[in-house]
Amino acid sequence: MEYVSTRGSAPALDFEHVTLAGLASDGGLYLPRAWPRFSAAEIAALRGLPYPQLAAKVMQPFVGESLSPERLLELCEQAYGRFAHAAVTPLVQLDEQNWVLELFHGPTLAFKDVALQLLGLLFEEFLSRRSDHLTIVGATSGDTGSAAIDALAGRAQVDVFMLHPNGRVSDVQRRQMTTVLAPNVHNIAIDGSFDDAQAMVKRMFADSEMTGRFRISAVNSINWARLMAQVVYYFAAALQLGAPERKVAFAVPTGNFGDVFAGYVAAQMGLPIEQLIVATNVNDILHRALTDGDYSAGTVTPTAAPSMDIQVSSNFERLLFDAGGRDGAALAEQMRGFEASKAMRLTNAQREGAAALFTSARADAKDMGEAMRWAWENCGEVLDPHTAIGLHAARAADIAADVPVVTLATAHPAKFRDAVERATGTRPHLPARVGDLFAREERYDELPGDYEAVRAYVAGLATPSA
Ligand SMILES: Cc1ncc(COP(=O)(O)O)c(C=O)c1O
Ligand SMILES: N[C@@H](CCOP(=O)(O)O)C(=O)O
Repeated sequence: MEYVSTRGSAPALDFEHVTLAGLASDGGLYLPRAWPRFSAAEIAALRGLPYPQLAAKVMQPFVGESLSPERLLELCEQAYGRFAHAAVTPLVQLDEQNWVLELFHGPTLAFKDVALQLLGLLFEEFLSRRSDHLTIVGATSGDTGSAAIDALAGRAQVDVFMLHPNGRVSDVQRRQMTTVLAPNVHNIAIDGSFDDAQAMVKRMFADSEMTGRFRISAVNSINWARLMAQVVYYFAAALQLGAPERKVAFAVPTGNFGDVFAGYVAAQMGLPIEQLIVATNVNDILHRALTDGDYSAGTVTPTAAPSMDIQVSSNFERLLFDAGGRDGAALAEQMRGFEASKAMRLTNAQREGAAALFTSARADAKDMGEAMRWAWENCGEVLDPHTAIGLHAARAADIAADVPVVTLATAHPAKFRDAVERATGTRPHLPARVGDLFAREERYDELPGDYEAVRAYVAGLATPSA
């Protein structure tokens, strides 16, 4: 399997090198040169497999020769062995049409664990083939950070520098990062938003002095391996609900467009998906882009769903590339325009390509609270604010009554206890697997929202590459 950059000029790489690279050297994001396709019979044959076996089968075409099928299965068994539910991503029915896919049974209580538990093992596997050191620089609005830190803490050939927006993550999210005191983990609270942090990360990839000294890589969903692992649970849910004979729709709470793009990948592989419903909070750039082609980033508004307080959605570039005709040079030009002005219009081809599968909805605080209350009062389910935004979009969508709609439950409600309690009157308990989170010592540094300060910090602590 060969991977190409969305901006057309970085070298094509295999899976091992794409995983270690994180972001393409031309600033683009890697995608397979062509989508692998499963026939209906091949999809039907996946039914009933335990999650690690399903994961290995779905991911093998993307991994190609970088890992043998046996080794990939071993890594999947190790990664998903840490989940607290035997099904790994169990499906829960709400009413005749609506289901939630619980993606929060991993060690840090959010869907990020599904990919990051595996990515930590992939980094270790690929680094063991060379004597080199990886410097991970990541940005988080709360969940990627803790999942990456859990997956990478204590690993000998990796340092992690994780930037989060100071004061804009929940106390559980912050403590899940800052109470991990492993010497290879460095938490940085920056003045600014997630978008500011993400922009600094991307700038570091383009900083030749830094990339010349350090082997910099990514744990954000700009890293293809993240998305690849997220494709699996679309298969898991759809197979349980009757695929390939029956179509299924998914409602996905969206920020950086990684999770929902994984659904798009599943559809390209042949999974019969009726619709992908992109659910945003009031930071609604994706809703505007999908409804009228206006991709313009405003100021980020803090909400009770802080992990989705994002206005520059990295993975949208992957959709614009693939749905818009895969013209890397034209997209590079379009993205340069966006980076300069923070605004762009989608082309007709991009809009039509996206409209074939995607719809969207935006939820404000009232919509989110109502969805949380509906699930609690009618189904006895406590949802986190992000999942509630997905459910709001699912229930508002125009979908035939015989098509099941699956909302991705992206975080455990206990990560956002205050918001859940405000909406439902019930305060979720932290599961035992996060232990004595509030009794542990915290360690993190605060920096201004300034690239030079972050750069100097990383350069002062990271291990140079071989
Ligand atoms: C709890 C939660 N829900 C939804 C999202 C949105 O996912 P994505 O960025 O892949 O669109 C995130 C993070 O981005 C998250 O942490
Ligand atoms: N919501 C995310 C933001 C980063 O998104 P990613 O999926 O690209 O890592 C977070 O919680 O950090």
